[in-house]
Amino acid sequence: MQLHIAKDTTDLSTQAADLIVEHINDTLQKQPRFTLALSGGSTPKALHELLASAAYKNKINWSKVHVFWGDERFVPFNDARNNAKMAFETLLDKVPVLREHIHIMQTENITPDESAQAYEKILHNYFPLVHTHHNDDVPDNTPHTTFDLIILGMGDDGHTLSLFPGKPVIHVVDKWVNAFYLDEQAMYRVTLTHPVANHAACVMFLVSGINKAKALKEVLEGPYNPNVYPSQIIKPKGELHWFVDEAAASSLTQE
Ligand SMILES: O=C1O[C@H](COP(=O)(O)O)[C@@H](O)[C@H](O)[C@H]1O
Repeated sequence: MQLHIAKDTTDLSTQAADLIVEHINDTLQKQPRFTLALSGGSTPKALHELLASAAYKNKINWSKVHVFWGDERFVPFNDARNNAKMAFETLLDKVPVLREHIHIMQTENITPDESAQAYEKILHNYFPLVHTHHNDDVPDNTPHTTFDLIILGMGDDGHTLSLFPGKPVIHVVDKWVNAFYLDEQAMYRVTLTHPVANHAACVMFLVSGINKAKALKEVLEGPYNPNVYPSQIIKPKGELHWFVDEAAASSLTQE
């Protein structure tokens, strides 16, 4: 795990953008396409805007980037809370990514379960399954490798993706994508499950602000208890980077 401590959100976004550019370009030297999963919330907005800026836009071959989401709030696309809407407004409408390479989690004219199943099907077309069998001959649903990069946020309660504290979805392993009703926010959520995140080549967390300091300390330095701090369950096979600003890092002892 690599911890990158930045002065503020601007510095954090610059550090993350530089590593993202490097990672995309290195990967595209070895393979023809790059699969990227975006997060929602407010923290990635500055990163998106930077990647879409004149200074960064041409550093990435967007025609080879395939875009997905780690989770979605099950509200219509035009609702301000929709994670995909935010990404279009801050990034995807401004860079030459191909429309057919963008895979949103559907939230309209579909049930949450159907949306999760449809997304899982899309992922199965991109990422191969491990062909092992359990004793009862049911194919194992474990992914082999998944995304080239997943960008994640962390809420001040320690959630990431839509893996919220105390929710059974944290521990789901037999699905790649799961939908569930989040009582606290009175909305359905659709989310990648942890095995999908943990089979990514690279995961980058972006965390900023003093309101994240306590959860960040618990996640990085506290005892392992993903039921209380779900971000702890993200332990990818590949690289793991935490980009945190000084305010979020202020309670860490290892700062
Ligand atoms: O609800 C969500 O929150 C997390 C964290 O968001 P932030 O505003 O604190 O950055 C986000 O990563 C997730 O995608 C989103 O659905």
